Amino acid sequence: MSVRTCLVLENGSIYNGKGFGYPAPLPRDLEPGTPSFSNAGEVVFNTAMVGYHEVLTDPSYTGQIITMTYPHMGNYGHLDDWNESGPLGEDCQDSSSCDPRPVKAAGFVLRSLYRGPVPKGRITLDEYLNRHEIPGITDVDTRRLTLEIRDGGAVNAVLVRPENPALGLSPDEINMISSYLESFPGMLGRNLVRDVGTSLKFSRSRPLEGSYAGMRLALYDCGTKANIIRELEKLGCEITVYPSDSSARDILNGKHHGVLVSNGPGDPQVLQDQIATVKGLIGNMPVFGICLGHQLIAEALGARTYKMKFGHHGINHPVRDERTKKVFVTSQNHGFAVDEKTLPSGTQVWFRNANDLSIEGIRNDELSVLTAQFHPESAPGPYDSHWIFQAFLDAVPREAWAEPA
Ligand SMILES: NC(=O)CC[C@H](N)C(=O)O
Repeated sequence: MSVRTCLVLENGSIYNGKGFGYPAPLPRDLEPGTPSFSNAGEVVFNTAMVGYHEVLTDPSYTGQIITMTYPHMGNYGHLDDWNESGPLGEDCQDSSSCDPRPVKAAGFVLRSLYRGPVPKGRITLDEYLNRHEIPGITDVDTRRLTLEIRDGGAVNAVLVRPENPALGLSPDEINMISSYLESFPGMLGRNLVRDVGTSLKFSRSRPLEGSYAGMRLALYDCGTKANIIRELEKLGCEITVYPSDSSARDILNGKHHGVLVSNGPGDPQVLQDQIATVKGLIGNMPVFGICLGHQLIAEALGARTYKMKFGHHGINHPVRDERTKKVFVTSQNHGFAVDEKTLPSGTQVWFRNANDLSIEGIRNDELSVLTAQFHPESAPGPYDSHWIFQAFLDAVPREAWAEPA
């Protein structure tokens, strides 16, 4: 049964709809002054037509409420095999080291929830969000909401259930919500990396085939998407995953052939410990970065990041390779970007967003540093940028890892 639910923005806008998934809290349960913050989030719009499971389980969405611009969601259900986070199965030697929560988003806002049957063995979006205690809202005017974010920028909000569904939110309830949102910290300056990723180092040991078999890579896990691991393993790399509180020494001691700094949530500029780790790695081994990893590497090289107006979230973002001028379509999810004016000499812009020309990747060939702001692992696609993994791995000298021919 659908219960009237509201999305309330910090600027006072209210979007009415029907609740699904886990019931949103009543305004009086929001506890102003000591909010748990799990109910509120920054609302961002995602322009993907499919892939809602991967979106919901992407650790980089921690602390965000997502609205999908595509109207109809849920029609193929959910399967844990598609998880981008949560326990990586047998890969966690000690299950306490694994992040137990597969769903990272704080809420899901839709125009139209599919309520029909799903293939055997899968569960519906409604059941899925209920199981993971995440509130959803459907029948929302998501076009109006998206335009509001596009024009005004990403905004903090909360999903709530009015005490009296027939009347909607009372003035008292609206006051409670606005004082709750006033004390919500927002995304700028927020360190969310400690809430995600592994807490213990672990190695994935499995028989590996692929053109890069023999290469041992460190993955510096600031909230990695599982598909980064899958894609590197398909190429033959043996992966050791390091928690986000690792030092450069911890990673260098592992004697890997290269390191990939993962994606992750929150504001890169506050992650001074992680930036220090990356600084200690650059120059000592080939260093690659994806999304937050790209931003941390840029900061470690001396550049600065800034908060974008509403960021890029979706699987249809065009990116141009500045060397070849070729454009390809990518999967993206970021609200911060690297400020071009602050790039140090010796570091070039490798990729640029073809819509707004913001930086989408940098390279410093002398230091063997290569990064992408977008997601070459791109679950559920598109696959246009998969080649970037090979470009990363080709930066590792072949004689370092391959058997002599
Ligand atoms: N997907 C990511 O790694 C996101 C990076 C960073 N949290 C941002 O929003 O820009």
